[in-house]
Amino acid sequence: MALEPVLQGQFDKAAAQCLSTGVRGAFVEGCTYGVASALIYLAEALLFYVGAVLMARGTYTYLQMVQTLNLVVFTVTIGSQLMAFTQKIAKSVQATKDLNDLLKLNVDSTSEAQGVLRPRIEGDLVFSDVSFSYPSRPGAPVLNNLSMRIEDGECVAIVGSSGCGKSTIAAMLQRLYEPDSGAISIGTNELRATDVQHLREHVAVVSQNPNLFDASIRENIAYGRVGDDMTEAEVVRAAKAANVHDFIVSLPQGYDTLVGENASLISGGQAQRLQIARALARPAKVLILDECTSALDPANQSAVLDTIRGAKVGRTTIMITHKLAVMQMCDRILVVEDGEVREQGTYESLMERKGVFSKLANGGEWMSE
Ligand SMILES: Nc1ncnc2c1ncn2[C@@H]1O[C@H](COP(=O)(O)OP(=O)(O)OP(=O)(O)O)[C@@H](O)[C@H]1O
Repeated sequence: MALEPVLQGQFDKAAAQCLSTGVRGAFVEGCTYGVASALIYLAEALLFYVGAVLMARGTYTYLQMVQTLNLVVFTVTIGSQLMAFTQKIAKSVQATKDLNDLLKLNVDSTSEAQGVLRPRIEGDLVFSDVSFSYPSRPGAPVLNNLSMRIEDGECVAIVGSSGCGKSTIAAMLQRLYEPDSGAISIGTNELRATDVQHLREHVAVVSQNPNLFDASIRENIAYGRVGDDMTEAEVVRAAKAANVHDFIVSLPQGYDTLVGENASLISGGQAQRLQIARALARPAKVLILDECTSALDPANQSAVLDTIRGAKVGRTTIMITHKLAVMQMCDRILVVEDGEVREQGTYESLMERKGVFSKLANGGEWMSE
């Protein structure tokens, strides 16, 4: 409720801006229309006068005068009507220009355009001396000669204090950014040599925000499969694997139920399990779960964790999390600090070590539930 006055203020400001733009637009349109109409009547009056003078002098016949009058009035009328369209024409010109600019944009970034190999995405996932800083902050390195190996089929948690670079690691695995130095590979294949579409088909990401569309549950699950249509049986198989089939069939419209804008018609836990179903509908060997339980209550979290327990079998799974319960279900925990992996091991071994991990775990930054 404390946000209400702030939001109301923002709304009032936006509405006032709309009003003043609308009033100015209406004034210009009204003036244009007035001038255009006045021009027609002025032209008629002037022509009658000049025509009458010329007829009196015998220069024009009556027929010539009427012909000239019609011609001029017709031209002025068309011109004035076009003037009334000026605003719409200006808007269309700008819209066409914007559309052309959009069409001219490269579909792939320079780095995305590189890499043509479409190998099988399997094997150990290795970061070798990876350093990286965001292009907008070249002086602030996020990863600093970071090296780590995640074995094929292993489930690891990547943890660390807020802002240490966990989501950046996930972004680099999808080639949203390239390392400044060092290399990332899966099996024997370096990511930078891999076709970006192919890579993203095989690296599924479930994020904190339910990235679902305002469409049916079926369409949201099937969206995970690029290039071909999924059969009903495949959609159901993915939903069963994600533990969400029973919930779906309990709805009156089943798989045809619309999830609403921002998945507003279903709970956070159900939305996350649909995201996982979408991920499982793809041939993804690598599953990245980026804070996917952070916004959930304990009941929803436990349902999602049950789903993940099944989903991680046979996949290399990376969990980015602030929750101790999530860390505990992983085979290994990698602790990132100052852009490198500082500690790694099981939850128990790291707690016994009393290093960075145990300090963070006992420091209250992470949630136990
Ligand atoms: N697009 C970006 N441009 C510039 N800097 C960024 C960008 N995204 C993240 N950063 C910065 O990079 C650092 C690492 O961010 P990242 O999101 O990877 O951290 P994180 O460990 O996932 O944090 P959290 O636990 O809070 O989600 C932070 O200092 C952040 O401010």
